[in-house]
Amino acid sequence: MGTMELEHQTMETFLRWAADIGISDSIDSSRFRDSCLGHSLSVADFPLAGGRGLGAARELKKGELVLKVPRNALMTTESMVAKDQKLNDAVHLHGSLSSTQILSVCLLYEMSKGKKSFWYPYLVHLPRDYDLLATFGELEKQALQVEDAVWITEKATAKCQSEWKEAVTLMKELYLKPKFQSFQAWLWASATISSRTLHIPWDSAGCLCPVGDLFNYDAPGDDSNNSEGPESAVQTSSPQPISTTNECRNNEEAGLVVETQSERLTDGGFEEDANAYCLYARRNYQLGEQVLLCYGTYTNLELLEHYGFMLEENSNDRVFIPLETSLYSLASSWPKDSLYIHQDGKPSFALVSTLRLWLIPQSQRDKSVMRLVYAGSQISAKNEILVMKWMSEICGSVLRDLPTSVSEDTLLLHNIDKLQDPELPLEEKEKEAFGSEMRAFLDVNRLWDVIGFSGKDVEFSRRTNRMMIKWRLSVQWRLSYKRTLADCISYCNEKMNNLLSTQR
Ligand SMILES: C[S@@+](CC[C@H](N)C(=O)[O-])C[C@H]1O[C@@H](n2cnc3c(N)ncnc32)[C@H](O)[C@@H]1O
Repeated sequence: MGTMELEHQTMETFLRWAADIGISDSIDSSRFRDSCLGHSLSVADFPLAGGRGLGAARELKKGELVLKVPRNALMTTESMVAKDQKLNDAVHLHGSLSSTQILSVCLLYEMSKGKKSFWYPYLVHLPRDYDLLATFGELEKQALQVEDAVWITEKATAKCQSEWKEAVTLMKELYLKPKFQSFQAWLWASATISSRTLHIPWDSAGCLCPVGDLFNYDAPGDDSNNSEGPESAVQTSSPQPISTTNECRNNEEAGLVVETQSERLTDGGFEEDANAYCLYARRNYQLGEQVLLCYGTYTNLELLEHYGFMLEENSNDRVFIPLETSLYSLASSWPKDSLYIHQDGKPSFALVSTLRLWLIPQSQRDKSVMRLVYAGSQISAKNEILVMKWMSEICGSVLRDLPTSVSEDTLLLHNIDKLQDPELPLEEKEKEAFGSEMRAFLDVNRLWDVIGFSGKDVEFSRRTNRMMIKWRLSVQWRLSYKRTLADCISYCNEKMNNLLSTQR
């Protein structure tokens, strides 16, 4: 049997198992069903928006219940230890580990049981690989270029490493096979938890929610006035039967869940009365459209860190630029994280306000000036011109200090796409023009001999494919960062020119 058929068949088994334990996409779950889906939702592939996901099986109205997952189906530390005395005893001896560490150990322990695990039909459908920042190697990390982003990546890996070390004793006590005790396995478990858990009130680590974790992400706020129509479809494509082709695997491989997500999760939650996790449609959906869940408000870097993907258009994205210390100290009314540039290039309200104040001589910072600043108004045309000029210059200098330009990154992305697509042979000319980064990637993966021959079946190793996906994400992220800075420069220059012309 091919992998696609196998995947299809095990998916059916999984959905039948889910129905048996009471998971349902219909209010009437009592009638006999051989799948937990089909009434409101169905599993489908959405190549442009998250890969495997859930599509509307009929027209759905905003606020409708679309999925109910009873408490006993949820995978939590509590439910896992309740089924296993040995696990229960061992876990209780390790109270100093965090609830997320405990959940990771329980997940690995459950995985090690194989078919004997109660959740086996669910576990076989978890992604094998993830693209969260913590899993980035040196090349992918350096490809982010921006210092802050590199630092966050290092921090994420280091955190994972130290949490793993702390948990090793418990894993040893459980006699986990070496494979499940390894750092690789730990990375997998933490990425699973980070990108797939939902909030529950009784455990801050959250729960793994079979079927409920198949919803892909939609940024909050993007659904306010677009309850219908194709623009609202957030790049949905018509559903296709799920398969395990490479691109589908790749798409489903990122992610992580943070504890705060749940507070903002408006489209579902655990309900005591129903003793189940209940998920609702956050807007109207047409038949076949992908039904999305809002995990929270994330910048693209945060999405990469916790979920392993980013959104080309993300109204919550924020670009931070290095600012002088004297500016930060002046900005006591505005927290540091409020001084940023929106993805479309507009500097944040707090950033503009702070700069207005910072660029006015101290002797002139009287009450009337302060009133204007706090009201968010321009102090004077002269000051406003200085603000715009300063912003434009700093963005320019950040851009100049980065190793590659917007156009170089655009070309690199294009070349990575060509490399990933065996249908698109690379011309000799293009190979000769490869930049140093592409060359380094090809060197590390020993690919010079295999690329670019049309007709030749190029099969990259799994390791190469994994690295390429993460590397592409890094390039995509830094390109978006640079575009925002470039847009900020245009925005500021235009403002400045308008001000100059009215002054004349
Ligand atoms: C809770 S799972 C959703 C189901 C997942 N696609 C699967 O096949 O198991 C979260 C993961 O799905 C992917 N994902 C969700 N929304 C996405 C989106 N809008 N764009 C790209 N990937 C997305 C990311 O890999 C994320 O970590």
